[in-house]
Amino acid sequence: MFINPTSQHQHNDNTAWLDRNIVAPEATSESPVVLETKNMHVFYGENEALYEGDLQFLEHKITALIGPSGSGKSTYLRSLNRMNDNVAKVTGQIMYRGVDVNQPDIDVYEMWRRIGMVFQRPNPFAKSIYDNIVFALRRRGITDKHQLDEIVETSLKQAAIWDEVKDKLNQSALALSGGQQQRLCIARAIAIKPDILLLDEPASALDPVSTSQLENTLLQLKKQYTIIIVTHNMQQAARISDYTAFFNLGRVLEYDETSTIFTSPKVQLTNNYVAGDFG
Ligand SMILES: Nc1ncnc2c1ncn2[C@@H]1O[C@H](COP(=O)(O)OP(=O)(O)OP(=O)(O)O)[C@@H](O)[C@H]1O
Repeated sequence: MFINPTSQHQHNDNTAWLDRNIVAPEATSESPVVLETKNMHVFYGENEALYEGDLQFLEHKITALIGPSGSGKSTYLRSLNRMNDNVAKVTGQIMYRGVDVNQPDIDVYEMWRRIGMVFQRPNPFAKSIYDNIVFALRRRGITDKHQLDEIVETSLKQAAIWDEVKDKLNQSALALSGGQQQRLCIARAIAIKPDILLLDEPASALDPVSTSQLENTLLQLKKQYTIIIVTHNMQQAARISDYTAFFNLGRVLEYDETSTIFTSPKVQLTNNYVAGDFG
C-alpha cells in the first residue's frame, strides 16, 4: 500500500483544506485491478466538472463514491463506461483490464455488456418480467427457450428477487414495487454477464426495507462482480463497501479503505462530510 499525496498545491495553512490523500487499494492475484482511470478530465462545454479523479478498482470489491451534491460522482461514474459520450468530453485513459476504453475505435455496445449500469430510478421496460430479462439476450441471438429460461431464473435468483416473482414472470414489470423493480433492473443488467456493475444511487427512491434488500443483494453479487456505487447514504457506504472515494468540487480528495474513511480519515473535509457537517 502506498500513500500518494498528489496535491499540486503548496502545502501551507491556507491551502490545507485542498490536501488530498489517495491510498491505492492493495491488488492481489485474487483481487487484481480491473478498472483504472488515468489523468481523466470531464468537460461539459467549457465547464470542467471533473479533474484529479483518478482511481483504481479491484475485482470483486465494492467501491463507494461519496461526496456533496455536484461534486462530480455521477460524472465520474457515467464516464467509466462512456455513458457521458453525448453530453461531455472525457479525456485521459480509462483502463479496463489493460485496454483503454476511452478510445474512439472501442465498440461501445460490447463495452456496455461488460460494464453494466443501474440507474437512480428503476427503469424496467413496459414488458413482462420475463421479457425484461431476455430482451438483450434475444437481440444477441439467443433464442433457445430452455437457455433463456435458465438465464432468467439464475439472474433473478442472483438479484434476490426470484422468490417474489417466480409465479408471475409473464406479468408486467411495471406492476412491481419500486424496490422489486430496482432488483429486476439489476437482474436485467447481470443477465448479460457483465464484469463490472456501476450503480448510480440505486436506493435513493427506495424505502428502508427495499434498501436493505438491495444492499444484501449487492453483498451477494460482489462474489461475482466488481461493483462501483454512488451513494448519498453514509450508512450504506459504510455497510457495504470495501473502499470509499470522497469527491469534492470535481476532484477526489480522499480514497482509502472504507473503515479508514469512516473512522480515521486523513483529510479534514472528508471528516466533516462523513460526520454530516455538510452535504
Ligand atoms: N449533463 C450535464 N450538462 C452540464 N453540466 C452537467 C451535466 N451533468 C452534470 N453537470 C455538472 O457537473 C457537475 C458535477 O455534477 P454531478 O452530477 O456529476 O455531481 P454529483 O456529485 O453526482 O451530484 P449529485 O450528488 O447531486 O448527483 C455539476 O456542476 C453539474 O452541474
